[in-house]
Amino acid sequence: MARTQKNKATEYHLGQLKAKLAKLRTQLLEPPKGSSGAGDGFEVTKFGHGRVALIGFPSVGKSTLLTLLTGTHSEAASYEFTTLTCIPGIIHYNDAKIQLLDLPGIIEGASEGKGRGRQVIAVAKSSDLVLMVLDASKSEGHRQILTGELEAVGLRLNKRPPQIYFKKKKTGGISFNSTLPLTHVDEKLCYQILHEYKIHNAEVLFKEDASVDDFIDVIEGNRKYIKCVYVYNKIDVVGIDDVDRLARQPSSIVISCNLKLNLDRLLAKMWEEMGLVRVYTKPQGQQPDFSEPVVLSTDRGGCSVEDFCNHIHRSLLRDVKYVLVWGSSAKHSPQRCGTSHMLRDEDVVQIVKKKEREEDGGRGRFKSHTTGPARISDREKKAPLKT
Ligand SMILES: Nc1nc2c(ncn2[C@@H]2O[C@H](COP(=O)(O)OP(=O)(O)OP(=O)(O)O)[C@@H](O)[C@H]2O)c(=O)[nH]1
Repeated sequence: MARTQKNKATEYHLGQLKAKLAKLRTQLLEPPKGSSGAGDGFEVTKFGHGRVALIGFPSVGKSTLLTLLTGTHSEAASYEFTTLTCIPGIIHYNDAKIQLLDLPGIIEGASEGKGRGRQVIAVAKSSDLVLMVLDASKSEGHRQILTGELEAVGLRLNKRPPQIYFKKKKTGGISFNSTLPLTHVDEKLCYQILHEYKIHNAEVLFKEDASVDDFIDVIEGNRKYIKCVYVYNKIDVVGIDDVDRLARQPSSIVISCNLKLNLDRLLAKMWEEMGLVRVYTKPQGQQPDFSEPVVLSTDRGGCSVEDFCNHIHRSLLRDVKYVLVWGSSAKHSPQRCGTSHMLRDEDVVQIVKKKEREEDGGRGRFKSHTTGPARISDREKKAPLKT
């Protein structure tokens, strides 16, 4: 591909090569049958409200950062490759628990299976946020190399999935449509790429002016779109101008583990990027329970009242009549909302349940009542109340 000139005439050929390459990469990275792809020492159980992975070259200070943020000891030393497996720690922040994983440093060529790269990447794929730890005193190129390695294995950092509808069919050939003029791909190129994947019947609809790579991503269907914060560590050893320049880059935070500089900003940034939402419950006639929030995630599952109810107990939703919401998502306090209402961070919710269903009591009259999560679980254990 590097030897091929890029022009209109070679466009189809290049597109085909890209598809071939993507196909081979997928084969290369397929975990052996019967394993999750993580391997020895890497299979850490998910814990808490979100998972954050530390990715970086050796000796950039990942272990030092884990120890500082979580209190968990991870071996840190001035020589490379001190961390050889995945070491988990827990960050307690804003009443939520966030799992932080220290991973071995990855090196160039990790995507081709060099070093422990493959396992590290498998863990990174399972996380909600990647912290790419970089050494502020080293070359800027490190960020590109790491991003390249992660891209090569199907991780897309700070991107959203392409707006392309793609569905394989059994018959009917390929139907190709777009809702706007396309400048990077055309029908013929898409046909060729689909042909490369031996797909002869499918429906394709471009809803944005996507590139060939985007289209291949959609066909492969196994890409992972993860948010990433670039953490420049060791700012104590570089000049103020460099610090200023690095800090102004998008999604970047500058820190120093040695001097404990800017760690609070890093935590705030992590919180913001993870899109976690704390919702406090309020039993009727009582003060809200501010000791333990229900933590929802905008990425994982969403933050509607429905998600909130499902989080407490999956059978709760059918009993909900309406909810009262206090907080920034409410137009007035309290606002009476339905289950599709979207909750925001630090909202307080009171659930008002429907009258008991007919089959629960049968003969009597039933009062509508409210309940908090504690009472729901108590009720679950008991037989339905008869009045
Ligand atoms: N000057 C300076 N040195 C630091 C800072 N943070 C960490 N270091 C040093 O960098 C070295 C490497 O730190 P580690 O935490 O072991 O790095 P790592 O990324 O976990 O390394 P591997 O386990 O090899 O992947 C240690 O000698 C630390 O003392 C910092 O903010 N400033």
